[in-house]
Amino acid sequence: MASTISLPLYEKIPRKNALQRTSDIIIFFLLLSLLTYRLLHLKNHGTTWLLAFLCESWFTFTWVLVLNIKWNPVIFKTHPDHLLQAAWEPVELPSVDMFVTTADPLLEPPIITVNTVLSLLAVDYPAHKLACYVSDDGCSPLTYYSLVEASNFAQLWVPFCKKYDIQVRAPFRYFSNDHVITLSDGTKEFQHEWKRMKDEYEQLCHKINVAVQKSVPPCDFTGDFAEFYSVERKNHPTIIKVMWENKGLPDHGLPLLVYISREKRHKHPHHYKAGAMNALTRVSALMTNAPYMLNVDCDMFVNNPKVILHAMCVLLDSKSEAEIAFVQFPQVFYDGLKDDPYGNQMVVLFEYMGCGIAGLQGQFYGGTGCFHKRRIIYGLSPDSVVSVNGKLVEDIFSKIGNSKELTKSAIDALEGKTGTKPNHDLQSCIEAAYKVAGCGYECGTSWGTKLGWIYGSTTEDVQTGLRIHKRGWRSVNCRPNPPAFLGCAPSGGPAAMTQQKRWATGLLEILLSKDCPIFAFLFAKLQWRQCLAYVWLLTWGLRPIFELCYAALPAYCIIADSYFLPKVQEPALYVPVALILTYNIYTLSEYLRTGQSVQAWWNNQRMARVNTMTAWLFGFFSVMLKLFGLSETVFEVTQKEQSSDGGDDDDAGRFTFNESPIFVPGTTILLVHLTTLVVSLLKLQHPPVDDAMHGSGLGETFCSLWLVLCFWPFFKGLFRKGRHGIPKATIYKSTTLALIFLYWCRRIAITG
Ligand SMILES: O=c1ccn([C@@H]2O[C@H](COP(=O)(O)OP(=O)(O)O[C@H]3O[C@H](CO)[C@@H](O)[C@H](O)[C@H]3O)[C@@H](O)[C@H]2O)c(=O)[nH]1
Ligand SMILES: [Mn+2]
Repeated sequence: MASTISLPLYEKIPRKNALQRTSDIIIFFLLLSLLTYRLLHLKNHGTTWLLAFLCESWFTFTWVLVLNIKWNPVIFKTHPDHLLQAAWEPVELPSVDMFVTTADPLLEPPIITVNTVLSLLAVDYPAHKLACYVSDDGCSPLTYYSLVEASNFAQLWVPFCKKYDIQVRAPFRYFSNDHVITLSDGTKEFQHEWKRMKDEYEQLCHKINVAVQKSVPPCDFTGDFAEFYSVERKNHPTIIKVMWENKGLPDHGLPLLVYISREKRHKHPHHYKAGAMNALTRVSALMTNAPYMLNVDCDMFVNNPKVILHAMCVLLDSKSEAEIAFVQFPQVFYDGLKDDPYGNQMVVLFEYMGCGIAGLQGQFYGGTGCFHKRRIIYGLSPDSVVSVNGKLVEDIFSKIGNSKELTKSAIDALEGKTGTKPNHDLQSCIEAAYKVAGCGYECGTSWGTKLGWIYGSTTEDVQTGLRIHKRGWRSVNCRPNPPAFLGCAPSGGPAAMTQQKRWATGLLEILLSKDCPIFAFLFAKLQWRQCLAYVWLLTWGLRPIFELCYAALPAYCIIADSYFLPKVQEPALYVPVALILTYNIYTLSEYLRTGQSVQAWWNNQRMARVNTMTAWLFGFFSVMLKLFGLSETVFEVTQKEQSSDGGDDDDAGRFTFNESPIFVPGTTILLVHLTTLVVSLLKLQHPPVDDAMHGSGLGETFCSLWLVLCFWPFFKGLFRKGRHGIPKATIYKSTTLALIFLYWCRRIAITG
């Protein structure tokens, strides 16, 4: 098999980055010079300089981590054509279980999930090798109804896509305005079928819309819907429905489609997405037990129909067998707002940091668009790949819970016997599936602790990936063109902030847990540089402390009429000036090189400050509350909206606010710096400036100005109404805080 393949299935290509290395190093040396300057003058100055020194040390530390990540970037290139050219018959392609998670029909409109599912069902891969499992944590008859309707539509849609080799197989995207196809190019037959498909899709949307609007469930709880009778989101039995069964035909028919709403009870923690993923893993183990598992968020549709083939290039390559654990596709977003006003499209992040991490032990697991090996999710280590020993098998007995069927399927998976059995009678395993999807099933097992997706962090993805890397596995970052999956980035201040807060929370939870990468390096097989890369990510939640402190310094200095930055007369001033220039020119060039605008660069710079000092601060707080046992951290689902298709463009990029306290720190920072800016420009300090070597100067004023510019959306929010305005209550709270801070600065200045 593998030996007959001569052409490489994938290549790892180092990327040139001489210029980048140079500027990264220059920045590093400038930071060191700044620290030296501080150290030399530390004893002549008080606490302000000490604080400045601590913050700048932190920034330097972070920069070293960045430097480490960006040092050896690589690109993985996959060749699906080689895979198909080789002596491979379609039958030899392994089976893949595809998981979709959804949790709330309001925040995640069913039509979005439906499109994702349709795009998965239509991928270029033998249908009988695929199975699609949808987990619905909302236990919503609406979602189920939409999926039933979608599976009917799929019977037209999938053959249509395959017959005409359609590129984008999520119908909402295919039929959207910015995706107009030139119908006249096609044959009469194509035009005819295209129109029919569009009509059918519109009908599907209409049906789902009507059901959504009626708000009462689209059914009378009889027949197929009976199980949804009187379910509550957080209190209901398991519901599993086989919506479509594949009869074993490779090119005809659809993949198996299963709806799962795992059992939930008030008393049992359900562990959010990680819990859903584990339930999916178990149920699918009983039904199809495919050796590979793809998982996507409900909004991440397949944008490149060859995606599974791309992943297989890596996974089936003989040399990756004992090396590569998972293949992660980067998150790419569709219909991103112009100039990325919320700074969350992460293009530069994935381009530079992503390729950098790919050159280390491998891409972090990002929770969506990722192919895992089932046996690795069950705990396999690189050294036991060749011979799964008795111990491993024994181990699984004690960990996996008391379902005989599941244990057997797991042993098959570990021994590599998966996916080979013919489609057996599905109904026979439904009973066992109900059992393993029950909320009590995991009690006394290792699910979430040693097996499957790991519990305890709201970024279960990073933690699960870290566990895998820790065992010595590597991972691959695959970036085909066109991008494999597209999803939606949150639009709107509250949604974007919630997401950022959850990320900072989850990442910090991992840092402070026993999964801390330092331990993983010391006592397990996490590589040193990969460990540093994890430290870079997991310390997001600590950054607000240093940034807030650093942001307070210029304000304090202006009010107290002192200084923390070199004076205009001092040659040392060149250091911070050079630092600011190099850093900004360099980051700007990254944006321009990835085809983004200057405005997008600025928006990202600005939002980086806003997110760190507001959303991540709340992340920090929630982890502290958890540490002190005062409250648990929660996975708050991000609001998703389908295409902005035209929408009112004026509004689209404007920052939105709500009553959430998350906007208080931002507003406070803005008010403080507006005040200090006025104070310094009008020279209102007390005592009046008498000597140019004392008192606040240009540096401090510049910092205040920079911060006001960063928080400019908040400034506009002060004067706007409705969702574009900051609520009165938030403004009052922030004013109070700002006044307290300014008064306190003044007090220290006078007494100190
Ligand atoms: O109780 C829950 C909560 C969430 N989800 C699903 O988890 C996915 C991700 O949730 P979303 O609100 O979209 O979060 P994002 O911040 O956009 O997700 C990113 O970050 C998460 C970790 O914080 C990862 O799990 C995701 O894969 C990654 O895309 C969605 O499909 C949800 O339906 C559940 O299934 N059950
Ligand atoms: Mn998402």
